[in-house]
Amino acid sequence: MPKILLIEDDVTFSAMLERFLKKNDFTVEAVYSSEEASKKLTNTEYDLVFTDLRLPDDDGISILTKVKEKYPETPVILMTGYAQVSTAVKAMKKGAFDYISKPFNQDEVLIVIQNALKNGTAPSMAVPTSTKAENIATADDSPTKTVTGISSASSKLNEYIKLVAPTDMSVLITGDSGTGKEVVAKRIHDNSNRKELNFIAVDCGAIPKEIAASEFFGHVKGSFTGAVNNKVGHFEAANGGTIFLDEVGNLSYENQIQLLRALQERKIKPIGSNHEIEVDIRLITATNEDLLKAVEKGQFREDLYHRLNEFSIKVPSLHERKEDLLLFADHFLNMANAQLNKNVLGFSDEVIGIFQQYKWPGNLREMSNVIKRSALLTQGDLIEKNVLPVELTLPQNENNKVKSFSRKENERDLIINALNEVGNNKSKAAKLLNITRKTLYNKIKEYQIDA
Ligand SMILES: Nc1ncnc2c1ncn2[C@@H]1O[C@H](COP(=O)(O)OP(=O)(O)OP(=O)(O)O)[C@@H](O)[C@H]1O
Repeated sequence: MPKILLIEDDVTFSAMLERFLKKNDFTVEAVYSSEEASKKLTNTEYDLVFTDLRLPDDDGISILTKVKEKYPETPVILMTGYAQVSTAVKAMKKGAFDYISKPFNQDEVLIVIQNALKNGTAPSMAVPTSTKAENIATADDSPTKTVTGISSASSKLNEYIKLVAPTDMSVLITGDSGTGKEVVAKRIHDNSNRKELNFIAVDCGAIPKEIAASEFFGHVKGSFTGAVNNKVGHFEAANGGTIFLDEVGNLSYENQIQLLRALQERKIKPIGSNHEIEVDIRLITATNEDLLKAVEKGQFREDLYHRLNEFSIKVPSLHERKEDLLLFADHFLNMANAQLNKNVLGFSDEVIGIFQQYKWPGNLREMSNVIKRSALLTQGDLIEKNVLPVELTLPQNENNKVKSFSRKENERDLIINALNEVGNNKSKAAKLLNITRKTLYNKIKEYQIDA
């Protein structure tokens, strides 16, 4: 049984951690001060030292130094509050195996400890936070690493995913742009009985209505001009697995009828073919529009709406997931480091404060972009304020004026201004507004903007 020295002055928290670790087959000796820890370390070698960064009589860094002097092979993990992250990063440089930010959940602790025991002393400094955000993904997650979060909004989301995943129910995922709807769809698939078969994601916003039927159901060679080869449609490709229709509100009325028929009959017929193909698919759809409103206006078929909405999940906006914010930030920094071949260790305290104040109208996609860009511009160890995009550092009121994109009443004006500013270039306008081009096109249509 691996032996852990736990150093934490919050007695209740320490007792809770101790109980949990013992339950998971670790031997734990708990002490509440640096002095007690030093005594223990004089005679005993531990497999791992797990210490709070801030202790009443000293700090975790000096404990780390002591451990490293006497037992260089023993991994040390630090527990920190968010405001102490930059200190923790310094500790990593002195040989700490990893740090874990409070509050953390049980899965996270176990993963960090197991990694430390498996890998021994500090790994290369290349991705020092790797055990943090990514590993918060619980066992039910997909191989593409995702953050499952610790906020109550995330817990609810995770619970819904867990409940609905093993069923065959159709799921309608709603949520603002960039909140992670596709990631949720993939998690449902990865936790379903269909996980060994295909997950086919189709962006309905990007398919012209004239070719939608051929995209969905396939066609045979020569069935229309341009059909130069047989084509397998998305439904057939997803057979046995899951089909994810993103931006489902964008389907034309005719395409909606075709989709409904395929779902009801569980059969499809490629264009130009005489043969029906039986399909067994799980359907997941997503939208950032109000589909019920579209139903009321007669733009979306009510029968199809009910067929899609056997279960609905709303993905929370980033500002509703405050406690997850830094977990996501760490995760995106890890991704950026890997993609850009950089070695940025973390964020300055000032940047953390800015991240916590900012409203993140473009949600996770915006955060991912901001961090990637900032990591690219960073020369030192930490991302500092001077590399952040200007809108993040504006006072919140100013900021709202520029970017309160989520407020419906301003959206039309914001879009028109943005388009004017960039000479009607849709890609640039979308970037300026921090939304995808796809969303921009939808909004242009919705507000009947002449662009
Ligand atoms: N739980 C998560 N953990 C890590 N990264 C995530 C998570 N959820 C979303 N992301 C990342 O955030 C970005 C946006 O996610 P996604 O494309 O799923 O959002 P969306 O809501 O489908 O967007 P849109 O409304 O524009 O279709 C992607 O880069 C994705 O990888």
